Amino acid sequence: MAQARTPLMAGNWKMNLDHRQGTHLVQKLDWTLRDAKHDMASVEVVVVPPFTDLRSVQTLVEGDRLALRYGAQDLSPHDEGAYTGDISGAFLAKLGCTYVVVGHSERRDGHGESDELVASKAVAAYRHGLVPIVCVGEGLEVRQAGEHVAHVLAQVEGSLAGITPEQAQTVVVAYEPVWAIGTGEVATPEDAQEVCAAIRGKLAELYSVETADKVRVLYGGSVKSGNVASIMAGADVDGALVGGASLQPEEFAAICRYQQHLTA
Ligand SMILES: O=C(CO)COP(=O)(O)O
Repeated sequence: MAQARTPLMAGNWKMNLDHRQGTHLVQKLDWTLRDAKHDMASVEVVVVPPFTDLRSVQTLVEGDRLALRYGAQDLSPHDEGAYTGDISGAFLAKLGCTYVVVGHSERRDGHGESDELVASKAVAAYRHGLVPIVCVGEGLEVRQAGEHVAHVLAQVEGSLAGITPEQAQTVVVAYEPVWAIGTGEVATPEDAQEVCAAIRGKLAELYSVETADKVRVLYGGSVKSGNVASIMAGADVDGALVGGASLQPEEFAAICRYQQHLTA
C-alpha cells in the first residue's frame, strides 16, 4: 500500500525571497540535487514561492528543463473579475504551477479563512488543473485539551467539501500543528503518525479505502534535515511541508534526500 505513494517534499517559502533570490535558490537546489543524483521519481521535490517569483521560476524551470515542480501559496475561489489583490487559478496554471497550497494556518488565522472558503479554493484549484495541498492542524489549546484528532478530521471534512471522488485521488493533505510551525518544536514521529493515519481513515470514510491509499498526507512544522527521517518513518506520513528550512538550498536538498540519512 504505502509504496504506491511517491513521497513529496514541498518547500513553502512564505513571504520570503524576492524573484532574484528565489531563482538563485532554485538553481542552487537543482545543482545540489543533481550532484546527489537525486531521483525525482522516488522523492518528488516542489517549491512554493511567493506569487511575484512564479514567472521567474517558470522561466528557469522550463528553460533549463529542471525536474523539480512548483506551486503557489494561495489562490482565489473565483476565476476572474473584480477581486482586487486576488490571484486566479487560471493565472497560476498559465505560469506552469502544478500545486497550490490552500488553508495554511497563517491564512486561516491571519485572514480568517474558514473551512468553507478553503474548500472553495480547493475546488477552484481543480477547475484549473492544479493540485491543492490542503492544510489542516490544531492550535496548542486544542492539543492540550486532547481534541486534536477530532479537530483535524473536522477540518479535513470541511476543507474537502465539493472535491469529487476522482479529484480526491490526487489531493495532498498537509497536517501542520500550529504549535509546531516556526517554533522549532517539532511533533514527535508518533504524534505525526497518529494524526496522519487518522486523516487517511477519514479519507477512507469520505471516499473509499482505495482513494485514501492514494492520497499523500504530509507533515509540516519545524521539519529539518536532522528530524525528517524519523518523521518519515511513520507509515502514513508521505512527505513534508517545510517552511524555514526550505529557504536554505543545501538544507532543503538534505531533507529531500532523507532516505540517504537512513543508510548513512
Ligand atoms: O508552515 C510550515 C510550512 O507550511 C512549517 O513552517 P516551519 O517549517 O518553518 O515550521
